Order: sequence, then C-alpha cells, then structure tokens
Amino acid sequence: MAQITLSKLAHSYFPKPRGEQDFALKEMDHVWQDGGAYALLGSSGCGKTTLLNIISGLLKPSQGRVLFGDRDVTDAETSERNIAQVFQFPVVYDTMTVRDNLAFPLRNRGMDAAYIKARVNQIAAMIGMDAMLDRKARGLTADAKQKISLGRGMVREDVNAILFDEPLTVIDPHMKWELRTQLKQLHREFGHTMIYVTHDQTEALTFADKVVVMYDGRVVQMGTPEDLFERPAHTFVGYFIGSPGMNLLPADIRGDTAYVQGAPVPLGASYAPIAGKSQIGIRPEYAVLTRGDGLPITIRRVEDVGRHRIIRGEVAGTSVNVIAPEGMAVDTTLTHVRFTPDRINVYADDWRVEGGAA
Ligand SMILES: Nc1ncnc2c1ncn2[C@@H]1O[C@H](COP(=O)(O)OP(=O)(O)OP(=O)(O)O)[C@@H](O)[C@H]1O
Repeated sequence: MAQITLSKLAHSYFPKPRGEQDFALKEMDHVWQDGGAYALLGSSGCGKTTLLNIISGLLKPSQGRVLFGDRDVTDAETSERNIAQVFQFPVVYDTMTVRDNLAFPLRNRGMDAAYIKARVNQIAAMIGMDAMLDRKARGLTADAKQKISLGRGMVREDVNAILFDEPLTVIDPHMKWELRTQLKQLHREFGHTMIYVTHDQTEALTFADKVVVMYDGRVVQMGTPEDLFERPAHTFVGYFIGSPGMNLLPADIRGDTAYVQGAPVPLGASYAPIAGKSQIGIRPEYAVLTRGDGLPITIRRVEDVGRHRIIRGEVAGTSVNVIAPEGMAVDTTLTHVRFTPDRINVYADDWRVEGGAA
C-alpha cells in the first residue's frame, strides 16, 4: 500500500496547449493518504478518468509527477506500479471457473497453493460467491461477472492501490447498495488505498472517507461527506451534492448580514467586503417557511419524495427549495422563508469564504 502524491500535475490532450482552457486536468497538488478510501466524483467530462489513468499509468501526464510512497512512478508502466484495477464492465475469463478467476492474480505472483486457497475462499465469501466457486464464468449474469471482477481486484494484499472506474454501472440497482456496503467493509478489513471513480453522489458518499469533487478539470474540494454537505468549498459542490442541491442567492455581504435585493439576512459569522460576485448558499434542509420572518417567497409547488417533501419556490427571482421535515404538514399559505444563520455559506466568485467571529 502506498501514499499517492500528485505534484504540479496537469494534463492536456493537445500537443501544444495554448492556455488553461486546453487542459483536461488543471494543475493540482495533492497527497492521497495510504489506506484511504477516496471517491472521485464529478459530472461527465470533468477529468475523472484522465486523473485515474494518470495514476494507473495508462496515460503519461503532460506536466508534473506522480509518486507512490517515495517512488516517482510518472514514467513507470502500469505493470510496474503494482496496482489492481476494476473497470466499468466485467473482465473475466469465461472458460475458467470462478475460483480460477479469483486465484489468477495470486498464481501470477507465484503465491503458494494453501495461501491461494484460503484467500480465494475469504474473498468469495465477501462477494457472496462462495457457493459458485466451481462454476465456469461463462453463462453467469453480468452482476455475477462484475462481482468476480471486484473480487479479483481485491484478492492481492500487496498492491499499492486499487482503482475502480464506475464499477457498479452494470449492477442491478438493488444489488448496488449491497456491493457498495461490501466494498466499504473490505476496505475496513484490508486497509487498501482505494480510489473509486463515479458520477453518482450516493455511491461516492457511502463508499468514501474522503470525496474528491472535480469540476472542469480541477479538484474543487477534497473532504468528508460532512464537509461537502455543511461547507461546500465551491458553489458546484453545493449544487452537485444533496438532493436537491444547495440554494444560491446573489447577495451583498456587509459584516454579519447579507442583503438579498435589499432585504437583510442575518449570517452566523462576519465577513470582510467581497469585491467580485457574491452569493449566499443555504441547504434546503436549513430553510424553513414562516409567516413574515425572513425573505418573501412565492411557493410554486410541493413535491412528495417519500420521506420528506420538497417545497419549490422563488425568492427575489431565483429558485429556492425548502425541505419540510418528516411528518410536518406543509402550509402553502406561508409567505416567507428563513435560513438558519450559522448554516449559511458565503461565496465570492463561486469559492467559499471563511467568516470571522460575528
Ligand atoms: N483521448 C482523448 N483525447 C482528447 N480529449 C480527451 C480524451 N479523453 C478525454 N478527453 C477530454 O478530456 C476531458 C476530460 O475527460 P474525462 O474522460 O477525463 O472525463 P470524465 O470525468 O472521466 O468523464 P466521463 O464520466 O464521461 O468518463 C473531456 O473534455 C474530454 O472530452
């Protein structure tokens, strides 16, 4: 296992990039801890696969270095990096049994037969395939084949890291939850450094200790699920994480008050003047409808989404969502919305600003 360091790393697919806009991956400096479970999350085209391919060695970065522990692997082939990979679609040997598929990476490394047997049994139990060990992979469902791929990715204990690229795409929705939970358990048990690429926030938040959110070729935040929810570092994180995402309202910030079209909103902290575009961000969970207290809201509709209800409205010409707590009746004659002051985030040109004592 190894710590992974990305030093001044950047990548452009153009041979002669003319500027930042030509870089699929903008310059980044990061240290990914040994034994961490990371999820790389972001919408299509933000650079997740590019970054994963650089870490795995499938792609050589146009700038910067990649280190595994103290070793500079930037120019090393994938085969020299001692990593395991699980791809979007199953990669299994159809003519081999499940057991032989799982044992393959260990036999390749010349491990002894007794160890292989024990390890394969252990992994098979974790992926729920212990009853199928002697069946040929041919004829198994896509789900089962992908479970074999996941098991094979995890069978070696000596890898520097395990990289997963959207591994649950082909898995049935009801199985996804189970496999995600199993992966998390495997991580706890074996402590591998794991990097898991996905565009699905639920997958990222349940799997990872640290979620790395990418947007337009940049890592905009690397944090715990709680950090991403409570303190989104960029408006994109606020919008992308949560269902619905964070409300954003243009506002003038003066000390410990934000003014939305002149109407005051008390903040939980005090802020220095902001020169560029300024906004406040509030999660729908921290907004409540009132009669007269807060900002005037026009309620457009109420959606029942099972456990709670989402009130869709408009404040000062901007869409605002409010989540009504479970079991509470929604009074659509209410006229205002109030935000919990210390849950309000302030953004300058889309980046979060830290406040001081109010
Ligand atoms: N081989 C390539 N040649 C040129 N441009 C590429 C190549 N691969 C990716 N890109 C571009 O680089 C950017 C990042 O792509 P990348 O595949 O890393 O994103 P992603 O976040 O993994 O997206 P997805 O979830 O769709 O796979 C995109 O603008 C994409 O069009």
